[in-house]
Amino acid sequence: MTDHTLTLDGLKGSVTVHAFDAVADAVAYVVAQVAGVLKSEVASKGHALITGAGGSTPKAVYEGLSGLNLDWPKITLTQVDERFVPLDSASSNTLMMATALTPAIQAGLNFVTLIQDMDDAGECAKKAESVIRSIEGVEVTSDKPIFDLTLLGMGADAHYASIFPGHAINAEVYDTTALVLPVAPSGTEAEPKLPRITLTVPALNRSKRILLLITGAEKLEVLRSAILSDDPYTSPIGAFIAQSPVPLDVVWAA
Ligand SMILES: O=C1O[C@H](COP(=O)(O)O)[C@@H](O)[C@H](O)[C@H]1O
Repeated sequence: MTDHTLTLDGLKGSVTVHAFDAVADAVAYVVAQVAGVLKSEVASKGHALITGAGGSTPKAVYEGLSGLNLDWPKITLTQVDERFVPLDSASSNTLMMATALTPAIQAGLNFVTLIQDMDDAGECAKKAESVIRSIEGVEVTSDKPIFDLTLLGMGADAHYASIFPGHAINAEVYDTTALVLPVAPSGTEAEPKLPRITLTVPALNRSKRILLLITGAEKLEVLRSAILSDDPYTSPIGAFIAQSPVPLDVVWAA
């Protein structure tokens, strides 16, 4: 497994990309990084809390983590974002993550879905926020990190979490006291077509470390262009990276 470091020139400095020849190598790198954080946080403070992306790319990471002999009862994993769909829907990030993480859940992993109410997306976001705020070790009254690590993904339209280009959520999600917000469907042909629930930027910024896992030549080019702009409406991931106070590593494989 060779990590060829790439440097992408961005609007505000450069972004380092850990580039691998094969997706399996990028996945193995991410699994090792996440496992290292989980072990050290459990050893130092007795528990760990991380958050992870949905979609298709991180599934192999969750499967890889799930095969490890970690102290799962001391670990909580929640979601970066979710489609507001029933938990048995093929579009459900919860279903994907819970399936990939089945052995870890059976061994005691506390997997916290953002779907905490199926009647109303706004209520669901509020309930998800309340659940996150009640997790062991989360200090609501300080600005200390909440998440020991965040695993982000990115769509080919430069969206991250459920923060999409051209969407009204961009006016709200950077400057809010909420940790979790509902995201309305765009109402046009543009994404998102489904209502969604997302962690906000202040919530993501309360991570000790962020890994952004992307695969394929197209997404690398999308990222290369996106980081030349910090306009959230045209360049969501570029805007996020430009404002990020958190050390962020991009991990990529063709
Ligand atoms: O809809 C989503 O898409 C992005 C990217 O997903 P991928 O299938 O291209 O890997 C993902 O990061 C996000 O969590 C998810 O809700």
